[in-house]
Amino acid sequence: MSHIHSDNLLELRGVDFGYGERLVLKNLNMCFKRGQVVAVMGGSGCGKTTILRLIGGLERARRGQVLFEDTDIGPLNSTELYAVRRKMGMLFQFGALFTDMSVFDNVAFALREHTQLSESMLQDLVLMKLNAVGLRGARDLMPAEISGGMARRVALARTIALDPTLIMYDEPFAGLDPISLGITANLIRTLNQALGATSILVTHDVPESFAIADYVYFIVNGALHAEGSPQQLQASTDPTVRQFLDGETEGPFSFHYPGAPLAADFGLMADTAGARL
Ligand SMILES: Nc1ncnc2c1ncn2[C@@H]1O[C@H](COP(=O)(O)OP(=O)(O)OP(=O)(O)O)[C@@H](O)[C@H]1O
Repeated sequence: MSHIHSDNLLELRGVDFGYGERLVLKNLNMCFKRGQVVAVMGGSGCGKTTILRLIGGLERARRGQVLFEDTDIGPLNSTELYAVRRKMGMLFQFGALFTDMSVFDNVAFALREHTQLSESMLQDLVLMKLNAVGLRGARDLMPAEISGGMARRVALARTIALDPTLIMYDEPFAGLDPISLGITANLIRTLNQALGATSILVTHDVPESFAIADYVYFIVNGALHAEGSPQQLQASTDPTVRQFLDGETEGPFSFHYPGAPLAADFGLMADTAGARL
């Protein structure tokens, strides 16, 4: 058993991970302090979701350790993983609800699956969770009858149903209108506090995550590029960090997936240009 600092709920130590030949995460060292909201940011495809999959034990590190409360997630068998995962809540990207179940039953699902609670206790707990996301009154509605922002909040209530110690959010703001986005961001902060949990927020939404995060990791191509409080990153002069924060299209970050130059695809490279133009 490896010991992690008592301030931390979770640590990644020297983690490498790849799909096939391709290394997707490189030598990641990250600490997630108890009680904090930590944002993991970076461009599309840089490996953010993969980090969550490693923490949840859905993938195993090729090198290094993922330590959750002193337990190394990597070597766990499926029974042990199941026990650890009970302490983790995961709100998946576009976290879909069961469309044939009411709002109430969607939230009750995990409780019915994982506990032996009586129906009346279950009822109280579900209503408490729905109340926490402001949707107690919507308990009998079906997913098709609620807005996208409300659905996201139901998914949130479902994620916290088992009082997780760690809550992971994969792009929780994707596709939300500005009002729902603000509500969701506030909820993430409030719920973290109310549950005494630690939250990981995977996102590329700068203003919302900077408003609620205590600490930010900035990943570029699967490696840690910068880290610090939102204020520290906001003051960064690093060109890649600046490009990301300021939303510039030109800069060290490539907008294009690597490929042949545009001119080559259009048959306009220097060696052929003379003949064609
Ligand atoms: N099952 C898989 N098999 C092979 N490659 C994969 C697989 N899943 C992801 N990848 C690749 O791994 C890299 C990291 O993916 P990941 O989903 O972690 O990125 P991300 O930062 O979360 O991106 P986004 O913000 O677009 O969701 C990407 O280049 C992706 O193409």
